[in-house]
Amino acid sequence: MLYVSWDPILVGISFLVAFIASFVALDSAGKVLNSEPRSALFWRISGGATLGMGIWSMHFVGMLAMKMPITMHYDFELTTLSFVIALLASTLSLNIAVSGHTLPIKRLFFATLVLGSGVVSMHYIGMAAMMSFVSIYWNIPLVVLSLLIGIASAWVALWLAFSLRQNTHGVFINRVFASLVMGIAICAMHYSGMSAATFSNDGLGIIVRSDAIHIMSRGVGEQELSLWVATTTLVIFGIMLFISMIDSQLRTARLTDSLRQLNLQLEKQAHYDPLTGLANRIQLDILLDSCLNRAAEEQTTFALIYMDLDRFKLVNDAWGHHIGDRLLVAVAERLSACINDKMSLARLGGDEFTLLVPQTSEEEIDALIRRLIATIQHPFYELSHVINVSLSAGVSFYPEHGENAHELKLKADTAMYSVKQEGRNGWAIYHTGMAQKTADAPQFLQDLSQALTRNQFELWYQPQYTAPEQTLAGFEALLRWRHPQQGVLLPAAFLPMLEKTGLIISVGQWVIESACRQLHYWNTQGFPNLKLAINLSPSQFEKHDIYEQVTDALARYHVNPTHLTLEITENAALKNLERSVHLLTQFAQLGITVAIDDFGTGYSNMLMLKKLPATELKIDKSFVKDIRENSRNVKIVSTIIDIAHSMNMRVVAEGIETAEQHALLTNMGCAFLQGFLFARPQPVEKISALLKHKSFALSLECSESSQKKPA
Ligand SMILES: Nc1nc2c(ncn2[C@@H]2O[C@H](COP(=O)(O)OP(=O)(O)OP(=O)(O)O)[C@@H](O)[C@H]2O)c(=O)[nH]1
Repeated sequence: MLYVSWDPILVGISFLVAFIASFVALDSAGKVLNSEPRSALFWRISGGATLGMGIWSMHFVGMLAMKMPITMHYDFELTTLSFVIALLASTLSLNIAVSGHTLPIKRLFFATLVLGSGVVSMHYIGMAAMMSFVSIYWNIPLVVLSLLIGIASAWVALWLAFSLRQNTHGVFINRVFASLVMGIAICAMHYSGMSAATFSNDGLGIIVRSDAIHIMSRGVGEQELSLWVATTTLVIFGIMLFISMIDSQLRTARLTDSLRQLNLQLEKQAHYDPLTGLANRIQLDILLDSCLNRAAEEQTTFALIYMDLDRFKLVNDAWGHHIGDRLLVAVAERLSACINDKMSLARLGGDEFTLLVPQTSEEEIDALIRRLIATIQHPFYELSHVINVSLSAGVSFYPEHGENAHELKLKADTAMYSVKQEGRNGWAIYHTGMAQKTADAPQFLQDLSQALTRNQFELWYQPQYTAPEQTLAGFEALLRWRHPQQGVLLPAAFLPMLEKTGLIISVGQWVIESACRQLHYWNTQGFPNLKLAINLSPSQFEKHDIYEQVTDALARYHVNPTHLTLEITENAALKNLERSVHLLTQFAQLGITVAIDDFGTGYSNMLMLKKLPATELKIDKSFVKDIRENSRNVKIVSTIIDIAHSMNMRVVAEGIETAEQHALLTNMGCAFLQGFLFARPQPVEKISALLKHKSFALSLECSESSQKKPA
């Protein structure tokens, strides 16, 4: 029997080679998801090939680490065959494992079979390539063990390659750890296989020395093999490193370009009405502010005109929304034709338009509005229907009726409202005797201010599912007001008023408390891992003690911070970036998930968002609503998802109502899905009952079926 010793440096190098090869393979697999089909193919093939070459190199470095008191040669053909087998098995199996958005057990099993049998064959063919006058005696249990380790390592390697494809938060560290595990597994297979062999020089007597020398002269010497292995390994790792660097640079350049384009697109979307192309409410506010500044500086007068079609609802009711839409476009065109390029026309929503007229006088406005009213009075011809509508308008002047945007808007609106009250189809300039628009507002406001003390607020819960597995991940808590007369109201009906009156602060605090209490309750009921997302309103987020409010509630109800998600809108987060970074970092350090809500509707500045420690991005439902194969929104959403992934953020899509939206968003790599398709928001009793029955199917009974829109 020959005494075998091991060179520790070469053993260490063999592990290093296995580790680097594993890392390159995981890194390449991670590039598959966000690449064009051709580059994805390149990453799949090169990642698999590098893994194969790495495993082969590791094997031979391991062989070289084994020292025996004889000279060792290796058969060239068998060595080459072992190389080809490692290459093919790794490339094929990685391709099988990482293509597709899911990895069913059958496919993982098949890929494992390919990689496992490839690696094991490579190993034993590699050992058979040893040419010396030694006999090898095999310890069968150890051989079997090495086979099992080979199969198990292949399973682990492929599962890791699939699981770590998403470039989510902390993926680099995960890949390093995973590569360590893979490196150890590959080495374990190799060294257990090696230890199954006992070498003996008892064959020396059988082989005539000259024959042996003849045989060995055909083989590759140890030195030569070292050179081959070292060169191959270095060249491959070098090439992969180089390509990965170039790819990263190209990706960065592409990302910057996509960011710029996306920002432009989102900004346009955020500031202009998609139906008519006119400025929207946000853009009007910007224009109004600059008009106010200029008028104050130059001491000039300007007018703000509010316009609303009369009885527009009848058009929708009689001919349908599509005709209503066409009419709105035609109205926008006619109004635009009456104005000059110094004026700004906007659509506030529905059938409401506004016009900003700088440096003007009452006479000019008089003439202008007459033209506007007259042009709308001409019949419209839409899809062979003749539609007659009229217009009501109200005007306020700066500085006569107000010195800020709010006052001017309120007064123009009041003037328009008073025209409506007096029979419509006309116009008026604001004056103090005009009736207030919302006659029932005081009662509503009074009800609202007492709603908290009367326990009329409720949290309803909408489930969120993981994609693509569709397992329940948690809930978003949504505010509802159970109004004594009007029934359950959605936030759209009362949130603006809560914000305006400042009541939102106490209601917001109640939301935080209730959410933590609910999480605690679910905990005690045996659901310790549910996550709950709550929305922080902009003014709540601005409160100096918001951090204490959240942490106090968490402590009071013994809630693990990792179970809480705070959703804030991008506008609120980016308003005071420095403070947001500080505050959100504090939350994130506690383990709370920070999510950016309604993404795409506000500033949409992804470069600024990158500075925030947010780990989730919630795409606004307006993008999801119109998402269809090859539609413009698909491009925008997939760019948002790619960019979010590159910023290590998970993407949550809300407002999913159709199977098509579901499939598209899953394929694009959204991590979580939420929407009517899965479940509507429901009161706590229903959620608790459902949790108890553990029956979260896709078709949860809907308790808000009468409501058309999620909130
Ligand atoms: N077609 C269409 N209709 C819309 C759109 N947005 C809102 N609406 C509808 O526009 C109508 C607006 O009605 P109102 O202005 O409140 O009422 P009206 O019927 O015009 O009556 P008065 O304003 O009191 O004269 C509502 O029925 C809305 O559902 C839209 O984008 N397209």
